[in-house]
Parts: sequence; C-alpha cells; structure tokens
Amino acid sequence: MSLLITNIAELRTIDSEDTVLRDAALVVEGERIAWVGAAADAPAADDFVDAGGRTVLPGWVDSHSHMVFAGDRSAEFEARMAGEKYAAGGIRVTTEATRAVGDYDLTRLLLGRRAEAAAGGTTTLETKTGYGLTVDEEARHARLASTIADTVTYLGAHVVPAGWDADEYTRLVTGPMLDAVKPYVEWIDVFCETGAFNREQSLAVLEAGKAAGLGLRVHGNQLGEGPGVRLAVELGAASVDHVNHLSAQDFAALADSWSGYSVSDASTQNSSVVSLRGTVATVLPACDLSTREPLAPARELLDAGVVVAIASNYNPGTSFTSSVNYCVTTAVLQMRLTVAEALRAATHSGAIALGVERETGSIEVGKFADLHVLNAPSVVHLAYRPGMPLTYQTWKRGQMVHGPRA
Ligand SMILES: N=CN[C@@H](CCC(=O)O)C(=O)O
Ligand SMILES: [Zn+2]
Repeated sequence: MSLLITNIAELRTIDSEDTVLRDAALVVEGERIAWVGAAADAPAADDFVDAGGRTVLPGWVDSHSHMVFAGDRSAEFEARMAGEKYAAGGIRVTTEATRAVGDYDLTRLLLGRRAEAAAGGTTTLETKTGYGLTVDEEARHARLASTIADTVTYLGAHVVPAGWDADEYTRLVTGPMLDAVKPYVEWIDVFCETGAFNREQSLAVLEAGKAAGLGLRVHGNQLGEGPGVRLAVELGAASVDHVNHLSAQDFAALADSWSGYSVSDASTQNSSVVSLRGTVATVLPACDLSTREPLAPARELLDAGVVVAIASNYNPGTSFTSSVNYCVTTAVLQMRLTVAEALRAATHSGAIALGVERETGSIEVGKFADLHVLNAPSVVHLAYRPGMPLTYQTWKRGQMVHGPRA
C-alpha cells in the first residue's frame, strides 16, 4: 500500500546536505519513505493526503526522558522560582509517590504521556527508569517503560536511596538490579554528580552495563563541573546529557571524540560504510530554565565540532514537559542556534544519540516515515511564533498517530 503526501510548502529533509524542497511531495510504502521530490514529479500511489501547503519535517527524536513516575513536584518548583537551589534529593520524593501506584494506573499515566509526546511531534521516544531504586521497582518500571517507549534506559543509579551506603547501593545497581531489568532495557545511565554518584561509582555502573551488553549514557556536569563528561567520552558513551558546566578539557574531550566523523557516512543506508561516532552532547533547555542553571553551551559545542542533540528531559523534578517544539524554540532564541541547527539537533542528532540514525531522524528514501507536519509555511515559524500550537499531524512508521486526517 503506497501513500502520496503532496502539496507540501516546505519539506525539510535533514539529510546530510540539509536539503529543503518547496512545493514538494513524498511517497510512503508501508512503514518507510519510498520517494521524495517535487510535487509536480510525484509518482502515482494507492492513496493520497493533501498537506494543505504546510511544512513537513522529520518527527522529533526525544532521546532523554523520565516518564515512569507518579505525582508531581510543583511545590518544589515553586520554591525554586522563589530562590531555592535544585538538588538531587527530590528524586526520592518521586520514588515514594511512584511506589504507591499499581501497574494499571502507572500504565495509564505512561500512555497519556506517550500520547502527549506524539501530539507534540515526537515519533521516537527514549525513556528511563530511576524512580524505582529497589530491585523489584526498577524491574517493574523497566517493564512498563518498554510498553510505551521505543528504547529504555536503566537508571538505577539515579540517587542513593535513604538509609543506604552509596558503595553498597552501587553494588546492588551493578548486580541483582541490573540482572532484573536487563530483559527490558538497551541502555544504562548514571547521574554522575555531587549528591548522586561519584566518579568511581559511576565507572562501576557503566562498566557493569557494558559487560552486560548495554549501551552507555551519562547524566553529567548538570549542577557543576565534574567527571561526568570525561568519563562518558573515555568509555565511549553514546551521549552525555545536561553539560551545563564544562571545563576546557571537557570541551576538548567531546570535540576529539568527533574528529573524523562525517554526517553523510552516518546517514547512509549502505551498511558497508562505517562511520566513526563520538559522544553526543545532549542539551536540555527546558530543564536549564526550570532549574535556573546556566543554559548549556550548545552554540560553543557546535562550533567546536561536537554533535549536539536537544531533548525534553520530561520528568517531574526539573522539566515537566515533553514539548520538543518548546525546546527547539528555546535553543534558537536563547542558546543562539540557527533554526536549521536546532532542527537537526532534535531529529538526526537525537537519532545518533540513540544509535538509530540509519532508520529515522531524517526524511530519506528507505528510512521510516516518521513525520511531523507543521501548520506553518516554513519551519522558521517554530521559533518565530513561540508557544503557538503548530504541530498539525504526527506520523510514525507511515501511520498517522496524531492530528486530523485531511
Ligand atoms: N538530573 C537527574 N535526573 C533528572 C531529574 C530528576 C528529578 O529531579 O526528579 C534530570 O535529568 O534532570
Ligand atoms: Zn534526565
């Protein structure tokens, strides 16, 4: 079954040349993109959709979220807006609230969050455990997460639970807890920060994950300079996220990790081409504003040659939003990215951070038809009209998952 989507005013492919097509069309065959080009040259198809002169771009790849939780922390947020500093300890409040909620209600929350993300243009979603902090709870959260997310990260090392010695808890995280979550997860992550896990504990967590065959991710340098970024690069982590406080050595380590990388090699469908890949620096603009941390230096990281991704960091403590539109707008208006850079960061670079850039994150023949239709004549409107409800339709693997049919 083929589907022609035509009358596209602007088609942003996010291919390696950042090709922009006007008066464009594309053809979807099953789950994948079969043809992209000028509307006037479009081939016949079994069915067609009129995009109504709107803009089409790849669906957002949200490579960092914490969706498995119950309750909210609005009082903590209000206190922060009155001058309190954010600290890792709030995680324990959410852990308690989540423990009290059964599978049925937690699943309903998760389904609602996934639908909200889709309504915001997200087509690929990573989510993490990390509000369980016992073997049974982490395994339960990983299992539930795997029913709604495209990929799941194990973050047992989110904070040390009350009453535990940090080294003893790290042994639990790297031993029985890891065994219990393993069937449901592809990644391991650690909050490497003062008040959470130190360098040695973080190293132990990442090495255990690697030995278990998981990919690595790190929460690093969020609240101050620390070892997170360099540890992530040394161990070949796919991404290090937050990156608000970076030393010159951190910049150099991230930049070095990308020397020799080519975006066209990374995107190609030709499996014989091997692309070097470094550690993606994932910035989380909504979190930076909500915690009143300095904005991550996304502009400087890009200028240094680092691949930068933008993600929502959806969680009840520091970023209670799945709106990647908002994050992209903020990256343009406040982090000084161009619109094209911000789009790439929230699509193709997010896909690199999740290791799925050959499948999604750009509109190219052979990739999944993961599409975001904007009710605007160009993508510039995302930043030019901040806060406006521009997401019109979201298509995941060739199926419309949000929006009106016509
Ligand atoms: N920084 C660590 N984890 C989350 C926040 C968790 C929380 O405060 O509940 C984050 O990415 O910001
Ligand atoms: Zn996070």
